[in-house]
Amino acid sequence: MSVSTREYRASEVAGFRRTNEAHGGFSNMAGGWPIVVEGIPVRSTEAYYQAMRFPHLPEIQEKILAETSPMIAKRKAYEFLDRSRKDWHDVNVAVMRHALRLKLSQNRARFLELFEGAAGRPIVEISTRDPFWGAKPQSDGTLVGCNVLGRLLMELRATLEADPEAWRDGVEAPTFPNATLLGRAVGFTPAPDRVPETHAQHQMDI
Ligand SMILES: Nc1nc(O)c(N)c(N[C@@H]2O[C@H](COP(=O)(O)O)[C@@H](O)[C@H]2O)n1
Repeated sequence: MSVSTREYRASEVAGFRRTNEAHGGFSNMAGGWPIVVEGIPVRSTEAYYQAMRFPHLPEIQEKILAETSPMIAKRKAYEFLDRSRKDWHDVNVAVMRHALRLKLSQNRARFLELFEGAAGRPIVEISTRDPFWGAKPQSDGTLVGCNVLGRLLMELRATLEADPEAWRDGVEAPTFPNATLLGRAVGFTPAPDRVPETHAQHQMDI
């Protein structure tokens, strides 16, 4: 994805700013969208994304994953920002893409409802502070920014429109290097109803 600036008409988008408003489930800050990666329960895509800054520091990943709120998980990661992997800005969009696929695959019915609620409209994270992941409201009624999170969500939607079975069985291994969570290399992640019996038992033991 080329990270270029986009302009949207605010009145025409499925925009999300707060998690408790319409389309708020698209936000990584929304609670109640857990995932499991390599048998490790992760409370939010935000926690997974932020943890992936530190594949070389599992003790920091552990602290991030221990936080119960996505926002606090981000704040915890920011305490160690200067120890982020050196290639973070080369891989962070790929990390987010992987996180969103996991969120969809493991919360499929509810995620499809979110897409239904946004049907036919551009999906935009509205942010007054962050024109990279979102787009900023302007006085002329437009939203301007790279909207990378919204565009990744639209990419997911387009793939599902072309192939409704996409990620039904699970999510392919990440394309970015050093995809390691608590010392476990992240590989193919099966959807919850496709987890082999032995793995399911392991997840319950954690
Ligand atoms: N601090 C903050 N508050 C919010 O309400 C937000 N929606 C965000 N943005 C989200 O933060 C993630 C990106 O983190 P980095 O800036 O790359 O560390 C991503 O989920 C954005 O949607 N931030």
